[in-house]
Amino acid sequence: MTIIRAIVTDIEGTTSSIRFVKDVLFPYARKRLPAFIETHVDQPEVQHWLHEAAKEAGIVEASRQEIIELLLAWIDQDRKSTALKALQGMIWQEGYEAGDYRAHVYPEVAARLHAWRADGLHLYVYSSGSVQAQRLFFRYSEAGDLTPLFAGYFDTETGPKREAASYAKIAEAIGERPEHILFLSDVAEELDAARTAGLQTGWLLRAPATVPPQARHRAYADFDAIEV
Ligand SMILES: CSCCC(=O)C(=O)COP(=O)(O)O
Ligand SMILES: [Mg+2]
Repeated sequence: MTIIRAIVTDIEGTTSSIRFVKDVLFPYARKRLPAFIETHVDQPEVQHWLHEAAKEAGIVEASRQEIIELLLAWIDQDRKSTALKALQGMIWQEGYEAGDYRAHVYPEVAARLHAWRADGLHLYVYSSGSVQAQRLFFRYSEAGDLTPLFAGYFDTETGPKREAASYAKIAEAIGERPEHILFLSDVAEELDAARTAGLQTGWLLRAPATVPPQARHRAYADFDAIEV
C-alpha cells in the first residue's frame, strides 16, 4: 500500500449507522420541514435553496406548498439533492442544540480518528449531507465533539459521490496526490469513483459476512481493522 497522508470518510454507513440517519434525522426533518419553511422563508439562504430545489425539479413557478411537498417526497426517496440537504442541515441544528438527539458513531470510530491524527494523518469528511450538517453531526456526536479532528468537509457542492471528478477536486483541495489519500465508504459505487480518480479505497462492511467473494475493494468490518 502506498503511504497514506490523508483520510476522507463518508458518514452514513461508515462512521455511523444508517439506522440513526433514517430513523432519527430524516423523520425529524420531515416533521419540521413545513413549519421551518413557513417561519424562515424570509431568510435569503432559505429562499436560495427553495429556488434551487424548484430549479432541480424543473418547476418554473412553484407555490410554497408545492415546494414543501416536493421536498417531503425527496426525503422519502432519500434523494441526495444539495438543496434538500442544505435545508435538512438547518432543521437538524435546532434538534442538536435542543438536545433532542446526538449523532451516532460506531464505538471504535472516535479512538481510531484520534490515533490517526496523532500519527499525523489529515482527516476529512465527504458526505451527501451538507457541510453544515456534517459539522453539527461531529460536534454533537455520542462520543463528544469530534470536529477538532477534521481539517475539512466536502458535500455535493463539490460534486456527486459516484463521479470520479468529485474525488479529483477533493484531492486538489486537500493538496495531496490522489494515491496518498484513502477514501472510506460503505457504498461500492462511491469507492469505484474514488479509485478511478486514483485514490486508495476502503470498504466498510459492518456485517463482514456480507463481503462478496470477489470484492472490488479492500473490505473492513470496522475502523480498527484498517491499517495505514
Ligand atoms: C451529515 S449527516 C446526514 C447524512 C445525510 O443526509 C446523508 O444523506 C448521508 O449520506 P452519506 O453520503 O454520508 O452516506
Ligand atoms: Mg454512506
